[in-house]
Amino acid sequence: MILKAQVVQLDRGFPLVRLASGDLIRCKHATSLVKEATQRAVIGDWVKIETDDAADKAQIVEILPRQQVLLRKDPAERSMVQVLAANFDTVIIAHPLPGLNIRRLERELVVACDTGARVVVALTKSDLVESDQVRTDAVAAVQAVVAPGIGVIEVSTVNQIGIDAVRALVSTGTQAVLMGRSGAGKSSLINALADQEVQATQPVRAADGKGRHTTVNRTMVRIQGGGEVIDMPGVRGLGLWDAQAGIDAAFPDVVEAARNCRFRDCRHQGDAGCGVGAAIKAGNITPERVAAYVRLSEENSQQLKRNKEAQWQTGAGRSGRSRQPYSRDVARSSNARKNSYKTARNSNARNSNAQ
Ligand SMILES: Nc1nc2c(ncn2[C@@H]2O[C@H](COP(=O)(O)OP(=O)(O)OP(=O)(O)O)[C@@H](O)[C@H]2O)c(=O)[nH]1
Ligand SMILES: [Zn+2]
Repeated sequence: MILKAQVVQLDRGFPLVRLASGDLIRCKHATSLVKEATQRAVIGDWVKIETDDAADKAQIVEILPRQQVLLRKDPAERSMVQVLAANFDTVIIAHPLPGLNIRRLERELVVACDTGARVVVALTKSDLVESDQVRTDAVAAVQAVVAPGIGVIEVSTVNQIGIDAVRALVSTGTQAVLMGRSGAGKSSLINALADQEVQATQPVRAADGKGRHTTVNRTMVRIQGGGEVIDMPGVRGLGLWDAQAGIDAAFPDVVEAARNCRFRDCRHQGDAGCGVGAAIKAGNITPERVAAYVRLSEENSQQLKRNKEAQWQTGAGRSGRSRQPYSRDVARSSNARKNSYKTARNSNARNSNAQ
């Protein structure tokens, strides 16, 4: 029987999926998915599974097109994308208020904005800030890099600050992904949201699943009085992957000012007739912000260039066929497999265990 289900937990290699009935089933990937295309379902993916009473696991036979994807460059590969999560309404960036790292936050914002989902920043461990002055300065520094429309919430799981505000973002029936580096306070926040009752999704007993200890990499957790949050282990590297749309969304003021540049290929670095330079002079944008925009855009285009080179090396670019092994579209819609079967090999999610 073929059923539709959502991936709610990823252990090593064996996704746990939830059926419409609420039942959980441990799955493996159908050979047709992994043989040549190395397609892997990620947390949040909607999939079609084939159940077979005789087999100990159900099989994922198709990964349905992804609506939102959280992407980064695969840290272990020169030209490969890694999908961290799919299909969510909100991205919550957990960033510690003590030890604030603005460069890192800018990057997190770009990656989050690139998903197209609503983005919110949760400034965690607010109780650890040593003085009100430090807090005021830190929050001001954050506000300076956050685009209009992106909420910023101070959170402390120790003082129970901001928990309800975060909960309100994840209303019933919606799903959010919580990203942030290791130790940012993600698990603590999820526990607070779940009010101690973290409903760790337990598998229906599969024949070989009994008593085995697996490292849980990604889990969807139901929060009290609300929807669900995807808890992910901290990601260290956040290399950009085809993220110009995310950069533009994170820096709308720079994009707006750039409309006034005399030349379309203006680099906004002291070029003649630069609208961005004019906006800095007028005090409308800080030079730091423009520098961040330029730096991230440059990184992104370098990566795109590498992807193109890799594409040519594999012959994809020369074949004239519509092979797009490095396109984000393939990551977005694994159905692209149907059109370019082998080529999805390098572009789809691997099981993102690397941190
Ligand atoms: N004082 C204080 N400590 C906190 C708060 N939130 C988390 N911590 C502590 O920070 C440390 C890391 O918190 P975690 O919730 O495990 O962080 P994480 O982001 O889930 O880390 P990874 O699982 O490695 O990705 C733990 O020692 C927590 O007790 C907070 O609001 N206040
Ligand atoms: Zn310019």
